[in-house]
Amino acid sequence: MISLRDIKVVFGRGTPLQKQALNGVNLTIEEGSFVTVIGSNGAGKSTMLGVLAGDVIATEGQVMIGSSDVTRKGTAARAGLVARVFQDPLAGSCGSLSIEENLALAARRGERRGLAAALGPRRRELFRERVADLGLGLENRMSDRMDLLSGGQRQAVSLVMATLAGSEVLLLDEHTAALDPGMAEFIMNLTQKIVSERRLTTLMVTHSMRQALDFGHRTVMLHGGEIVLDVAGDSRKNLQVEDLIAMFRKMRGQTLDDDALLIG
Ligand SMILES: Nc1ncnc2c1ncn2[C@@H]1O[C@H](COP(=O)(O)OP(=O)(O)OP(=O)(O)O)[C@@H](O)[C@H]1O
Repeated sequence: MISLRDIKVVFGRGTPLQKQALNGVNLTIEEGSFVTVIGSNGAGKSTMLGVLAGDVIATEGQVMIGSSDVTRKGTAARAGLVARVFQDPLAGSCGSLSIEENLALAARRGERRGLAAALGPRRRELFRERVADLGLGLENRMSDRMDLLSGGQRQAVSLVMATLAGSEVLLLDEHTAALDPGMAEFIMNLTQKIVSERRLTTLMVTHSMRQALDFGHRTVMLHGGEIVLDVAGDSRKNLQVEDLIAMFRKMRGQTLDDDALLIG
């Protein structure tokens, strides 16, 4: 379970550039639940993921992952526990290392968390199998540098890395935004498979209203650093993409030029 209690984040405190990015966010996510996160530019979505990943320390409030209070702990303390896939496919892995070396790094994080026995001596074989399962033919390119892969191939390997690290929490920050529609669909299906097989507690930030409603169990909308919509179950099932767009319009107090961009 994840819990954010009354989280406030102020950047550049006491400077002319001071910005309150989160203003009292309360969110509890059950283990294995998949939450989609939407909101306009600057709403605080990435900051919220940063607070969970530990690269943004909350100015006020409490962050719990499982029974651990991680409020004042940084990224290193979350390594392995929290996996993150970014919009920039190179951000979540090391471009100058091979596919296999990146997988080994992720596995090492898993080993630190006591998952060594699960890998054992057949680790190379296991890496190859996991990569072959993707169906992208990358098992024949295990020694290729990550920065030689296409964006979609890198995102797929990043998702495999999350499984090897034995992460309990998966944070996805617009991870399909830079991909063509076919590859975006492939990555979303892979995401769905990994999340349900491993029962990962997942937060996915997206600008696609279609993705926000089609995937996961619950949708949260941020605006001005606050949660302004939190829907699950039947009330979410009854929501249409058009309803979400209407909410965006109302909050921005202006018309959107291109609804197609939001439908996604
Ligand atoms: N490191 C930082 N220093 C100062 N201000 C920041 C920093 N990071 C974010 N902000 C500000 O905090 C607010 C929230 O930013 P955040 O990146 O969380 O928004 P977002 O909802 O993810 O937006 P987008 O959809 O554009 O990615 C914005 O006004 C942003 O300019």
